Amino acid sequence: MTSDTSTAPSWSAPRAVPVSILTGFLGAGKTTLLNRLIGDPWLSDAALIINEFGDVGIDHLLVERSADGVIELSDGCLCCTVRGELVDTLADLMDRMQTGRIRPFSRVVIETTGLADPVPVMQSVIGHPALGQSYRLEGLVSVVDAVNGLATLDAHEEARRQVAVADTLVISKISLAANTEALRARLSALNPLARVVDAEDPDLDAKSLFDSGVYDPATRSMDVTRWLASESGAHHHSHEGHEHGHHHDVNRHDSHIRADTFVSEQAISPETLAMFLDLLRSAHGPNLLRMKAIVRLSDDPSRPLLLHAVQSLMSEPQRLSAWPEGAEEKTRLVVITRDMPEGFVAELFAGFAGDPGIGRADRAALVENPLAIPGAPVRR
Ligand SMILES: Nc1nc2c(ncn2[C@@H]2O[C@H](COP(=O)(O)OP(=O)(O)OP(=O)(O)O)[C@@H](O)[C@H]2O)c(=O)[nH]1
Repeated sequence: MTSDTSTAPSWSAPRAVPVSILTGFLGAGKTTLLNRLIGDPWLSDAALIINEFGDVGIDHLLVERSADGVIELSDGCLCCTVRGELVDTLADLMDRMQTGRIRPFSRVVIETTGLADPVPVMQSVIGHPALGQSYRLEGLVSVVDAVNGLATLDAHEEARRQVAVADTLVISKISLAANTEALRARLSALNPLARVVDAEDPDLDAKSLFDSGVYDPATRSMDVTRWLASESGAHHHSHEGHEHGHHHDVNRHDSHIRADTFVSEQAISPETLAMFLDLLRSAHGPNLLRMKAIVRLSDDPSRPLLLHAVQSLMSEPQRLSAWPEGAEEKTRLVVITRDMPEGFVAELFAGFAGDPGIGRADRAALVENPLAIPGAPVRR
């Protein structure tokens, strides 16, 4: 593609709507942060675009905002399969606003999947000939987990990219970490220009977080400028003629990573759920990158349970007072694993969700197992 800089849209087209990108690795705390800021008047007329890695979206149900302000891009990763969908969504949003079919929005916030490489997402906004006139990139925010952050940065190129391109780095879960010095040093080495803020800081507001001025790749490190340049053509080429949004291109990230999603109408007992989680974590804890679930429990199916695990860290389960508006009252489980045998989680889940099969672990097999070790803890 050639570009004539004298006629190309400027990065800061005068009336272009600012687009902020919220990224960060799996479970870093993106949705938590967005939820905290969502009531901020500065975001009251923002359009939110939420992308999830997996067939079954959960995050959009959890962002506490009426459905009309939230657009979900699911069934694929924003930087791969649904990148075209993002461009279409942004174009469609602008068209609907200009023709008065939706109330005007003054900014857009995109929450990416935890595995997203933010560079192609940024390219969708700043590199697209038409969109570049209507939107401008303003504020790339990356959330880094104080507990798992260092290990994640060591293990995942996507995580390093998310840090390197950010204007602002938000360190989450500081209250759970022994210290953050080594992490801060690493972040500063990866991105010396980024501002670093604390997710748990009560004074953190949406404007100070997202309004960091027009994104200028020239002020980022050489690496970022190179990624932006190289991604510009590569994605157009590789996705030409493909159908978007049917499968996640997990191989693009890491051939060892897989995302499995499960849905079940069957309500399960709290004890059965506890056993499922124990078994999942004890068998494959370190390979469990991320688990998110909203569970229909048999003791009160109208009040679902929300579960989050990030690597070995399991958050306190949250019992919601009701199902999120518009959500089907079914259990949804998203599990992102590394090097997990194919079908392992599916079979385990099926066993516990009331669909046991030969050779599968299920509740009866564990509770009534004549070979069980006497005295071994069994929760009923
Ligand atoms: N204590 C504490 N917990 C946090 C913080 N941020 C997130 N969490 C917890 O970490 C878990 C993951 O948070 P999410 O906000 O769902 O993370 P995410 O980045 O949206 O996750 P993905 O959508 O899977 O990529 C949840 O259990 C949160 O409650 C924080 O600053 N402090």
